[in-house]
Amino acid sequence: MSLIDLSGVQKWYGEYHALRGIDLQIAAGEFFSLLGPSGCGKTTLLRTIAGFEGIDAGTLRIDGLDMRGVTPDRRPTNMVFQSYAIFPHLTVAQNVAYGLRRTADGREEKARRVGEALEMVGLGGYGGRRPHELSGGQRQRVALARALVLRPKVLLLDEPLSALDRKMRETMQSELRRLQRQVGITFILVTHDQEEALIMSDRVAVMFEGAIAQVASPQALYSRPADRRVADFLGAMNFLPAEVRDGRVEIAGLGACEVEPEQVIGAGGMAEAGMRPEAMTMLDVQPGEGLREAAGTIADRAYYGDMTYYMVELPGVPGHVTVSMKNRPGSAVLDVGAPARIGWDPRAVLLFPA
Ligand SMILES: Nc1ncnc2c1ncn2[C@@H]1O[C@H](COP(=O)(O)OP(=O)(O)OP(=O)(O)O)[C@@H](O)[C@H]1O
Repeated sequence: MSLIDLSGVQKWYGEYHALRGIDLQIAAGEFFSLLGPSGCGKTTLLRTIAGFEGIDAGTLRIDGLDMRGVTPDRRPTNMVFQSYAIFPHLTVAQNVAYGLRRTADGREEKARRVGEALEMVGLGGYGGRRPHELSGGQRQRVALARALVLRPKVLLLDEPLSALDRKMRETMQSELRRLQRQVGITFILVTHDQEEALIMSDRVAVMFEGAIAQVASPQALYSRPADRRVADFLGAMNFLPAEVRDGRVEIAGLGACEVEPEQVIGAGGMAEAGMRPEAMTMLDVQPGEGLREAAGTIADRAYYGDMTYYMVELPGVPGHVTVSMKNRPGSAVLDVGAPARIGWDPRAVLLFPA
């Protein structure tokens, strides 16, 4: 049985249809992410699960119980907001104990649970500090400890890392993941950052315009997106005009090839071919055994230290395709304007209906 079970959930804000028929099951112990562009409804969905928003149609069950009319404080969920949601005038320990204010535990038991929660998030010994004496990442951990101290079955996290700088964010991503494995609580994370969703989650739901486009593991989302929008939103993908004829695919700028049925995302006929930047290679930098060859011109490049991205013009292709190359010690960096020999693998092609 799923811990969280949504079926046909609809939500309207006046005239605006914010959730358009959500069916979703989340298992106990999962690290699950809701991913999508701004305004797609992920926060609304999270707040619906928490009970801060009612639903207009459909059912929401948690742990087998219908949540209709159940207030947030009576649900087995707890929500973590951004770091500024902690009280500046209380100490770290008082902030965490705030989560316990309605429990019947005695003073000693409360102190023990606060200490335990602070240990969990790596803040043992910080109980007496005030929020202004903490870093952004530490403040975020206080907010986490305050939610964990109640031992909810489900922890709901609404963009909890968005206020942190890049380095701190990366640290907290791996810490959150470690913490989730350790405590075994179901985590549901809202994020618009696709990298964050891929790194942290067991499964991800990709949302557009109030509906779920795909639910899958990070690997499955990336390698077999359900449609063009998912492919485009998750990582980079080159789209090339393509035509299917007599079981063969003619890809503009690259050439003809055969594809296996599992490489076809939609129905046949007029189509677009999708290729990830890392599925193509610059043959003048790195020879590719057994790859097909195509010729183009380097229109631009972006050097990232560990990677170089080449924007290559191909004949008959509007715009350019992006090819990413891992830089190895001594490997060449090609010049803008130079001719480019591209290597591509027909097995890395995905076909979409146009
Ligand atoms: N209380 C409200 N009243 C009216 N419209 C709302 C309300 N809350 C959200 N909306 C609208 O519903 C849509 C979904 O909002 P939601 O906050 O769920 O999006 P989101 O995917 O979390 O976006 P973001 O990443 O920008 O937070 C948006 O178009 C938003 O303007």
